[in-house]
Amino acid sequence: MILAVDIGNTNIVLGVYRKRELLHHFRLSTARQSTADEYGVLIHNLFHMSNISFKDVEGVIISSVVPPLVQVIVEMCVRYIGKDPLLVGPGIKTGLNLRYENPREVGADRIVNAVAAVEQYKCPLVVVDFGTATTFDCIDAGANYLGGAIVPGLGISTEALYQRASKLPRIELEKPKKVIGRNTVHAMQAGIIFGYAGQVEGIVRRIKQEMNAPVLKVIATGGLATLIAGETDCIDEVNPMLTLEGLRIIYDRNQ
Ligand SMILES: Nc1ncnc2c1ncn2[C@@H]1O[C@H](COP(=O)(O)OP(=O)(O)OP(=O)(O)O)[C@@H](O)[C@H]1O
Ligand SMILES: CC(C)(CO)[C@@H](O)C(=O)NCCC(=O)O
Ligand SMILES: [K+]
Repeated sequence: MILAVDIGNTNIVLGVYRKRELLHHFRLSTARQSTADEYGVLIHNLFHMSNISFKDVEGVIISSVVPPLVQVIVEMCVRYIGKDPLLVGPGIKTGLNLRYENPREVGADRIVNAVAAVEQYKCPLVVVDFGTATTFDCIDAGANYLGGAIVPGLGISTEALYQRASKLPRIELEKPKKVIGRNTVHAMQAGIIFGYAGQVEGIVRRIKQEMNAPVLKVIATGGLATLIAGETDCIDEVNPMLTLEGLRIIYDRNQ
């Protein structure tokens, strides 16, 4: 078995693979003050509850966009799983040609998403990941990673209204029945959800123009992908496990 770990700003997602099959996946909240021992206990317990054991883990691969947690998770792997993990970063074979000005600057999660998308779909492609930030990653017909766009995530946007406007409450991210809200909660939900769908459409339209690619497959992933995909025609497919798949593929390419 291999263990794939995606350290995001909100969640740490773990996937346990046997060959190409995802056997289990777990989601932990990203706690920047937690220690290697604390993560060890948590992950050990999750394994135990799923009837799997650290002894069966042959290798670990990690992608992280939270630098202070890398060492913590690496230490956890070495101490409890007894494996030196592979880190997605410089020196790792991804099979992608990164056209970012400084390839070291691209978030590892974005690279991993792009690798999975190129493997599973036909280029040219756009990957939209609805996480803490929403990222757009563009891959051309020659499988070159071109870059993309980064916008505030749905959670951040919703939280900002609550934090900065005294009379605006914290709301559930649910789709309202109408765009014309007749109470504060519905008005906020309408603005955030329909506005976000419009934003995605606008960015995808511009990407198509700039890439000169009228036919472009758009893949969405991340916790809130389904919610937004339901409100726009510009998303062709939702693939919730895209990041874990990408980690599994990169692990195999580096054996
Ligand atoms: N139902 C909801 N209501 C309000 N906020 C939500 C809801 N679901 C998710 N969020 C927020 O949306 C953001 C994205 O959540 P998601 O679970 O997609 O994160 P993620 O993919 O784990 O992100 P990352 O990889 O950046 O950690 C987070 O800030 C989260 O707190
Ligand atoms: C944009 C996020 C926060 C999305 O998780 C992450 O990919 C990141 O920190 N990226 C670094 C900046 C960049 O990709 O250009
Ligand atoms: K993510």
